[in-house]
Amino acid sequence: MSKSLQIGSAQAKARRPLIVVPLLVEDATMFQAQITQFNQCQADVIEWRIDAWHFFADLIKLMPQLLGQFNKPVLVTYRTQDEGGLTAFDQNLYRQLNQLAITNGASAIDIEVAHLGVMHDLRTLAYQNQVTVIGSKHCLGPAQADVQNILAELVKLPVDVVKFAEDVQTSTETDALLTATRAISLGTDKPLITMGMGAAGQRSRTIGYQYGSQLTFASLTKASAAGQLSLSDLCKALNMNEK
Ligand SMILES: O=C1C[C@@](O)(C(=O)O)C[C@@H](O)[C@@H]1O
Repeated sequence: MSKSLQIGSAQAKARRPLIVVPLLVEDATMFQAQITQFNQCQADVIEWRIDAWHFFADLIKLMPQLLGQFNKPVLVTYRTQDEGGLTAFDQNLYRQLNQLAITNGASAIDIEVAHLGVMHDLRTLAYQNQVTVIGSKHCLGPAQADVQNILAELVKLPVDVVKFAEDVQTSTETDALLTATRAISLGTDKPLITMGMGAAGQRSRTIGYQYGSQLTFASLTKASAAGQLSLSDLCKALNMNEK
């Protein structure tokens, strides 16, 4: 069975998943305008989606100082355009930004498994710095025919946590994703995160934890994927008291 997912000081519990809010800002001004709200919200972890940034030369200079402003564990994610993000994959930039994240206080980084082969040095650096590596895969377009097989392959990879997201169009596809999540989570010690993107998959974001998905994303200022609930709606669905 999967062990309990820990990101920095945040630990998933059996009664609810870890809640992560994505921060998508283009520059330092936007960052300063939103950071307090993110720090004060009810989420456990902040995902800094650095692919939303506009001038990466600035981000490289500012990253250490900006990372110091978070008061919750931070997951740093460079989501590439091929997997639904805002910036194309650039090997040097991907490596440099993730190195900065690892050595300047991020609790976790997301590495798309498609790039894991060329990014093995990042894995090593993350392990040396006790930074959790989430290996992610996002399937856009029609739902996958054999999710269980995909998850079974993903858990074999040298990452700490497996995250799988796919577009779903029907309730049946969402059920297949949930069932596969349960089956794989019972047979591995790796924590899993799965979600169905789009309206038909929304319930996977609220009940997925009952099937072994230990983390869910909700939006605070801007949604980062189709079907994401607002943080307040997610908290209501999970019967958490609002702050
Ligand atoms: O991988 C994910 C999951 C996600 O795509 C979602 O569907 O909630 C949102 C992204 O910000 C995050 O990096």
